[in-house]
Amino acid sequence: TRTTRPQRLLRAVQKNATRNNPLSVISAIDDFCRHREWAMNVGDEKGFILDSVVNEVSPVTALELGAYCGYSAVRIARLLPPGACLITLEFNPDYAAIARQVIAWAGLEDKVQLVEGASGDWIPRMKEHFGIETFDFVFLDHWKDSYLPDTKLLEECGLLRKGTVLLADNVICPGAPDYLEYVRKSLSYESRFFKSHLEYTKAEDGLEKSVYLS
Ligand SMILES: O=C(NCCCCc1cc2ccncc2s1)c1cc(-c2ccc(F)cc2)cc(O)c1O
Ligand SMILES: [Mg+2]
Repeated sequence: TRTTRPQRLLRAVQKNATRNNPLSVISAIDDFCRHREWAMNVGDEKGFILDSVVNEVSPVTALELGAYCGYSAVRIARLLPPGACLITLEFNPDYAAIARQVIAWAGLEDKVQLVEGASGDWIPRMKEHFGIETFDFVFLDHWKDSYLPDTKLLEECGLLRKGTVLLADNVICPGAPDYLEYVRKSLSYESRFFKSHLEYTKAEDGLEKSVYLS
């Protein structure tokens, strides 16, 4: 096929969503993924849980690992208080290019900083490059075997503070067993599982919410 799935997803947003209307962008992507082509966005069911955690935390500084097409960046950024910002890291340049356009269509480009590159390279540079002290909220949705090493890296770089909330997607499917064991056993975290389903399917999945106790 000439176009990629992310390109077809973006076209569906530009066709069906209203500019500067984040909810219409979210709905357009969910409709596309449910009725046209599955794609690995966090989706509407887990997205509702993501929304409730973001509303509870009301983060001033938020980090997302794994932007894909920008769906969860739109879900998070639309709920941020004035002056708050989301930094989202995306490794794949093609995904990053689509995500930028989806975030712009939603009118949220002033609240989102999309950075192309690998989490392992960028996490150690957050403080000096973005002037970040610590993150209030982190959404993990990138390589599942990077969840644990990157969480340890965030700790080592002093980017977590007492009360920082980590929310991890896909802890059942595809799964992040080493991460789950770590946050559930560590005395530095208070962890809780939110049972849900893999986006747009009936397969079991869920989100793990872990509060850093320092
Ligand atoms: O791999 C997934 N998501 C990560 C993509 C990796 C992109 C990266 C971003 C980045 C940024 C910074 N540093 C390094 C990286 S690497 C993923 C996969 C499924 C799935 C589930 C069942 C299936 F049958 C097939 C796929 C569902 C999901 O919700 C996912 O999130
Ligand atoms: Mg995911």
